Amino acid sequence: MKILVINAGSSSLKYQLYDMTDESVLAKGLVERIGMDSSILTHKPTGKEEYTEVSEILEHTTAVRKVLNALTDAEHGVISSVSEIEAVGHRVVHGGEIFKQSALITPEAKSEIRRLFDLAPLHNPPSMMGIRAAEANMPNVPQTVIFDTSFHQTMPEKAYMYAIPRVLYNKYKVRRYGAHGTSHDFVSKEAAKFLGRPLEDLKIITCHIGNGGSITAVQGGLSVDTSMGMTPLEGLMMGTRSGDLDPAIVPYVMNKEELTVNEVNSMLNKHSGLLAISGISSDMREVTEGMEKGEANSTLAFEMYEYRLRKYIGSYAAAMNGVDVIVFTAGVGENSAVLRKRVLEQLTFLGIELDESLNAIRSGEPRRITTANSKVEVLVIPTNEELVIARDTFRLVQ
Ligand SMILES: Nc1ncnc2c1ncn2[C@@H]1O[C@H](COP(=O)(O)OP(=O)(O)O)[C@@H](O)[C@H]1O
Ligand SMILES: CC(=O)OP(=O)(O)O
Ligand SMILES: [Mg+2]
Repeated sequence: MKILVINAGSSSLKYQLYDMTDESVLAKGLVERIGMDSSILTHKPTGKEEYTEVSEILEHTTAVRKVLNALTDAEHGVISSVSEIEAVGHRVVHGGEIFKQSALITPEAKSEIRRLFDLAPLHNPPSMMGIRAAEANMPNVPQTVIFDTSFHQTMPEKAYMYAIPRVLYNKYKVRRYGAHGTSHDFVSKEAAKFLGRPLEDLKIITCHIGNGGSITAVQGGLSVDTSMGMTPLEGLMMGTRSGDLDPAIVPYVMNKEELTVNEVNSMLNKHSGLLAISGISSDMREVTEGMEKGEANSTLAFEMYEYRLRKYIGSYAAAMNGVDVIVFTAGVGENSAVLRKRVLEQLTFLGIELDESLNAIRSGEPRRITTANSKVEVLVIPTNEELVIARDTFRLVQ
């Protein structure tokens, strides 16, 4: 069975086509700048040359049509007809309390996702655009939704409630939901497999640090706490998001700068984090380069990012009364040896002993970066959110 995985953002659409007989990726790619003057399609067919096309793509339906054209193209394509695609799986960030698991798309599921627009105004509307676009182009193909929040639905009340009037939970479902659940779920299972130990026995801290970042305490295979909150703004410092801050700053700054709700949301989500402190970039590679050149703002940005991540690791070790395994994953976690080193060399009180030569190895495979004596196993595990989506879709449409 061939399954197309779609991860739609407000101005982008990432895709991967899987052959589920062996879970191989036939092609993957990305449409960027949807709705802007020149949109870019980058298509990477496995075993063939990468292909890019610049054109005007005004909305997601056209973007999906372009993707289907690329997938079936005589030269760059990997299938002969769209009818070979037997299911489509969509990433949706917010599933609220309704979607504790992945689901087939039905009219009821779509209206529930629409009801959640309110809780996730930055994330769910673009997902719905992706769903509508796929339905318009492939009306008879079953479609599924896989939520970032589902894995975290096992958190206990004490972890997901905020200490604010309960009426806000009762009326509006204001609580912690978390995100990146497919990734935290995947890498915690991979960690147990790598170590050859039962997941049920392990206390794992998974650090998913990419452009967005979150950290999760996984006990016995279940999420018991996570750093993202009602929205993906809370928690770690990220590329352009502030992470944790005193909530009193929001009304204070709104008042002083005469900002609207949209402006303050944009400030905290798009103009904060590494970008704001370094003054250079939201990309950890450029911030690290700045630090290595001795640039003060980049150095501070790196130090804040590392310090805040380390504090979360400490607090989740306390939350679970111990930690057996720490996992680093996603763009920064998988690639930045210097960030991992700086975090781990200040966690020796947990009995962590970093093996610097293992940490320096670059590889796309799961690997251990601690010594045989280390009391905590620290692993680098490449995440694969798309594979989780493809597997769930395969299971649901069977
Ligand atoms: N070698 C590297 N060193 C440090 N950071 C890196 C490196 N390679 C990639 N990154 C970081 O990974 C981020 C992207 O991570 P990714 O998980 O792909 O994010 P997302 O899925 O949120 O777009 C980039 O912003 C970049 O900062
Ligand atoms: C939820 C979220 O932060 O997603 P991403 O890391 O893809 O931005
Ligand atoms: Mg990501």
